[in-house]
Amino acid sequence: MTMQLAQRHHMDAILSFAEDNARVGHLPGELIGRSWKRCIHEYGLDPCRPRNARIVTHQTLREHQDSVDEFLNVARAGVDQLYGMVAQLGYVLLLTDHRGVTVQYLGDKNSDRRLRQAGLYLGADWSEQYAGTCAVGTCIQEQKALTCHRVDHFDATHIELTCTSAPILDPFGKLLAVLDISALDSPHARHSQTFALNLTQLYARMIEDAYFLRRYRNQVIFRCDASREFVQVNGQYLFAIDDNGRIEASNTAGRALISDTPAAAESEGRPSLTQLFECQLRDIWSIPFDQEDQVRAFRHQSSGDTFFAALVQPRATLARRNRDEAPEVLENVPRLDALAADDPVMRRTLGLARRLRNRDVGLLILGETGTGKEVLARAVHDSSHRSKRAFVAVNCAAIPESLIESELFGYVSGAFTGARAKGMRGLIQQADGGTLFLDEIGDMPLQLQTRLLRVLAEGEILPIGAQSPVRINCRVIAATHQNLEELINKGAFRADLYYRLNGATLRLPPLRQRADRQHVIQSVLKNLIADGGLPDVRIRADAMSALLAHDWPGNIRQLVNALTFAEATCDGREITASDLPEECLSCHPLFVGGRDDVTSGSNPLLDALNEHHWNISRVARHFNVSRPTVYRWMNQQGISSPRFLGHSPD
Ligand SMILES: Nc1ncnc2c1ncn2[C@@H]1O[C@H](COP(=O)(O)OP(=O)(O)OP(=O)(O)O)[C@@H](O)[C@H]1O
Repeated sequence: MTMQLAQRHHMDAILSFAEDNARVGHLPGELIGRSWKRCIHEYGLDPCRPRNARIVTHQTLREHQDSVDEFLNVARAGVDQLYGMVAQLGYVLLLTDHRGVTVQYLGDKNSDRRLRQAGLYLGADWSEQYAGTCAVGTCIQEQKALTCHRVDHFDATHIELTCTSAPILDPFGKLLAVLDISALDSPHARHSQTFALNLTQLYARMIEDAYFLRRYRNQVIFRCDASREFVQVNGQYLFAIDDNGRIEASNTAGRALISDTPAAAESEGRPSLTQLFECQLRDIWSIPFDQEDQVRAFRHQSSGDTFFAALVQPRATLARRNRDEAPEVLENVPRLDALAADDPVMRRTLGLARRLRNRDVGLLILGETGTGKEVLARAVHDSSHRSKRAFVAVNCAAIPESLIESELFGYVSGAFTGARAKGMRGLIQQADGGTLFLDEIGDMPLQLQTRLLRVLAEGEILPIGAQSPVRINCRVIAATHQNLEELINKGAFRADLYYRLNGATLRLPPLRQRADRQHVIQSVLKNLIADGGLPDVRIRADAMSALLAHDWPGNIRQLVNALTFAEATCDGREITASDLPEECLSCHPLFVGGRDDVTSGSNPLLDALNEHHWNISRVARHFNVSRPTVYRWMNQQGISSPRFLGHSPD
């Protein structure tokens, strides 16, 4: 049969399948059949109009590659190995991002023209929406490994190809990339590709696990397998765990094991290894890191099967051995010690901060507004060997988007109209040798996230307009009140930047949940008195019980304001309940505004802005929140100051 005739038959087969499922020509399997239907009914593709391969422009390709930069570095070794195995058999290898654009490619230079024409090339777009049913596009839609063999393809121009793809997922189960091997010609029998499918799946899993191990290299990883001999070399299940054995992330096999274990799958919050296996925390921490025989057996909670486990030591050696028996004696670090008394979450946070203060792992501080994220970041800096150098705090929510790039990276003279004649050293450069604190990191625009990632990965910055990069050595501490994992899922935050910033997470609990509230209240008052050079003042029991009962939506910042007010208004040197601001005695509703309110003219934020003549500091005090929070609300509601000329209005 000529190629043209074969293509004609193929178009007829697809049309008749789409119309009535009639058995004309090739009848696709279930998964391919679903894809054909999507192509016709959802994407409106016409099987009678074959399309040329689409290769994206160089610039677009660069953007797609940037978005998986760190992943590509990890994947490289696996990709090279797999290609080495299949090149002789006439396959090319494609690695695409989660949108189906080929970001890495290995193929035979001698067949370059034919391969490019067929779309087996760097930059080729293999999304199902464009290319129709194909291994990569359908793998993205179905999140399953598959072979799309010859006439399985939707587009008649592809019916001589055989393509096999497997998904690569990130540690949260989200599609990260697709690994594909394809050949221009192949035997007709589909089972000729069974080996290709198994091999591609195996390498996809190896790359996925390599990425997982890299992502969590600063954390303890519990690795297990049904075979004792394989745990160390290739244990199937990976779990990144915290000090309490809670699972922060797992690989695909690990997530499947959690779903098969009701106690773990149904646990509130993060499941723990003790819900997955019949064991206690001390059994896990008793696995030695650095001895020959470091494997222990555990019984799976629901199946009773035996699993053999080893611990992968974190690079920043965070773990202590035999924790329950020999709790670590933590050295005194006054700046950090002063931040809390006896609260379990704070104890853990400060313990981690102490251990990591002199290491250059990225720290991510999570906590509601006003919980003291900047105070903690400063305390880490002041307790570290970098304390003599600068601590530069950048509030990503407060700098207008148009200025963030020049503020952060700086520029050389004449870089753009309006630039200072001498150029400007950016904030990152100012932090050289010291600590760069990126507050409200969740508000950083995506394009700058990519540039920041490069700075972190390469240790150098390129000021705007500069010809050569400048080397930078600063420790980065980031903070946010937002849920970055959710932002990643929405595509608003780069997963690779998140992993790089998050060498360790320091959680700051809201004030209302802290067991040491009384200590915080006393130490805030002590600071106020010391800073203002005031005579001593004490808090009477009725005031203390009101302060302890309040829910503090603005956290410690609100407490500072409340005590400042009470100290200034109290009679004598004693604060009583009646000296406290009214909001501390009743429930102060958390501010929430909406765009609709703005247009109807009854927006409390807008009212406050007008009342305070757009002075953001005063508005922040009005709501007992920080200035960045007010900027964030303004951003969310599309409100900008009439006086705003590129700098904050106050
Ligand atoms: N442990 C503490 N003792 C005394 N005062 C504190 C403590 N922690 C924070 N504060 C005070 O609380 C206020 C808020 O702290 P900080 O700015 O660090 O919070 P934040 O979490 O970074 O806020 P935001 O999310 O709004 O940026 C500051 O006035 C700070 O001095």
